[in-house]
Amino acid sequence: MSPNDQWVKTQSQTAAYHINLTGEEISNDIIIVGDPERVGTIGERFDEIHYQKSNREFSSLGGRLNNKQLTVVSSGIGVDNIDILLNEIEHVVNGNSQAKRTLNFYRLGTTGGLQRELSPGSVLISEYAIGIEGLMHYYPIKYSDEEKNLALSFKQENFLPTEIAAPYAVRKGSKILPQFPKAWIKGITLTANGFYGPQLRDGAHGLSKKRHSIEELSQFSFQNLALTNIEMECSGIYGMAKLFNHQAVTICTVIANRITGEIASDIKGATNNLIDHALEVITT
Ligand SMILES: O=P(O)(O)O[C@H]1O[C@H](CO)[C@@H](O)[C@H]1O
Ligand SMILES: O=c1cc[nH]c(=O)[nH]1
Repeated sequence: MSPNDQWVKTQSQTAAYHINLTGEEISNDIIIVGDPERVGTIGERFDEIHYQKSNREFSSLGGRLNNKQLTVVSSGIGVDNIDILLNEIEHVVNGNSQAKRTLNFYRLGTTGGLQRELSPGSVLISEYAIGIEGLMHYYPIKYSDEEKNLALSFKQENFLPTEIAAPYAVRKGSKILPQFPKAWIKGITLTANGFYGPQLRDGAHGLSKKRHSIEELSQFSFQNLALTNIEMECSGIYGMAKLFNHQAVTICTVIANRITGEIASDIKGATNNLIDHALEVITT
C-alpha cells in the first residue's frame, strides 16, 4: 500500500477518506454540483435512490433516472475540493483494478455571465476552461496545441498579477454531450480561485487591487468563442478528468451578469430549470 492509499482509505478498507464513497457506489456517470443542497434537489427527480451519504462538503447519492445509473456528489466551493474529489474517485474506482473504467463528469453549476446579452437564467456550456488557480501545475497533464495557444493568448493579455499562477486551458471532453440543446451557449469559462477579489469584485470595505475592469476581461475571445462566464471549479474538473482519461463537461446557469450588474431574482428557480433541462439531456 502506498502512502497515498493509506490516506484515501483511512476510514474503512474501501471508502475514500474525504468523500466516503467506495468504487462500487460510484457509477460511470457522475454529476458534480458545488452546493451540497443541490444533491437532494437532483435526487428528488430520480426514479430510485440507492444510497445517500454526507461527509464535510461532499454530499452524495446514487440512483437511477430514466434507466441510467447516476452518482451525484457535491464538491463545495473551489478547485481545492475538486483536487480531493477527482483524486479520491479515481483512486476507489480505478486504483486497484486492471480493467479501467472511463467516467463521465457533468458539472451543473451557477456562474457569473461576462457578456451583456447573457441575462440571468441563460444556460452556458464550457467548451474550454481557463484556470487561473494553479491546480493543474501540480500534475503531468499533456495539453493539446490549441489548449496551449489559448492559455498563452490569455496570458499575453496581462490581465493577471504576475505573482499568480500562470493560466492553463483545458477543453471539454470530446465524447461527452457532443450534441446539446441549441439554446445552450457555448463559450470559454474562466475558473477563479475566489469569489471576490479573484472575480474582480471589491473585497469588504471596498478593498481591491484590480489591474483591469471586468469589461476589459470580457473582450477576450479565442477561435470565435467569447469568454462567457466566470466560476470556481470548471478548469479543475476538466484538467483532472483529462489527466485520468475521463470525459467532463460543465453546464452552468447564469445567476449574475457581471457587465450589466443584473442578478437573478430567483436563483433557486434558475438552478432548478438547469437541473431539469440537463437531467433530460444527460439521461436521454
Ligand atoms: O453553484 P456552484 O456549483 O457552487 O458554482 C458557483 O457558485 C459558487 C460561488 O458562489 C462557486 O462554487 C461557483 O463555481
Ligand atoms: O458571479 C458568480 C456567480 C456564481 N458563481 C461564481 O463563482 N461567480
